[in-house]
Amino acid sequence: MIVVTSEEIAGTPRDASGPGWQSRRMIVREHGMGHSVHETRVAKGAELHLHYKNHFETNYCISGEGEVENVSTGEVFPIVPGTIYALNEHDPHILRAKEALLLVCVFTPPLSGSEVHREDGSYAEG
Ligand SMILES: CC(=O)NCC[C@H](N)C(=O)O
Repeated sequence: MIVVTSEEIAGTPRDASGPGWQSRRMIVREHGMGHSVHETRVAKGAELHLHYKNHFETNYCISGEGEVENVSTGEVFPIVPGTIYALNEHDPHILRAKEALLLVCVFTPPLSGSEVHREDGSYAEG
C-alpha cells in the first residue's frame, strides 16, 4: 500500500509550479499504478493555455470557480466544486480561474513528478 500526504511532498521536486499554478505530484510513475495523481492549485485570475499531446488528463474540482475552453470547438464549460473535466481527445484548452481553484488531477500515462509545461503547453512523453 502507498500512503502519501501533501505535507511530505511540499518543497520536494514533486512540488512543481509554473506561472499561475502549483501541483504536488502525490502518486507518480515510480509507484507503478499506471496513472499519476496530483493536488493542483491554480491561482485566482490565472489563464493557462494547455495542450497535453502525450497524456490524458482528468481534473476534479474540490473548491474555487473557473471555466475551461475547448480551443478546438470554442465550447466553454463552467468549473465549480464537484465538476470533472477530462481531456479525452488531447484537447488544446484554456483554463481560467475566476477564484483560486483546488483540483485533483490524474494523468495517464503517469508523470514522473517534476514536469513543467513546455512552450506548447504539453509535457514530454514519459
Ligand atoms: C489543470 C492543469 O493542468 N494545471 C497545471 C498543472 C497540472 N495539472 C499538473 O499537475 O501537472
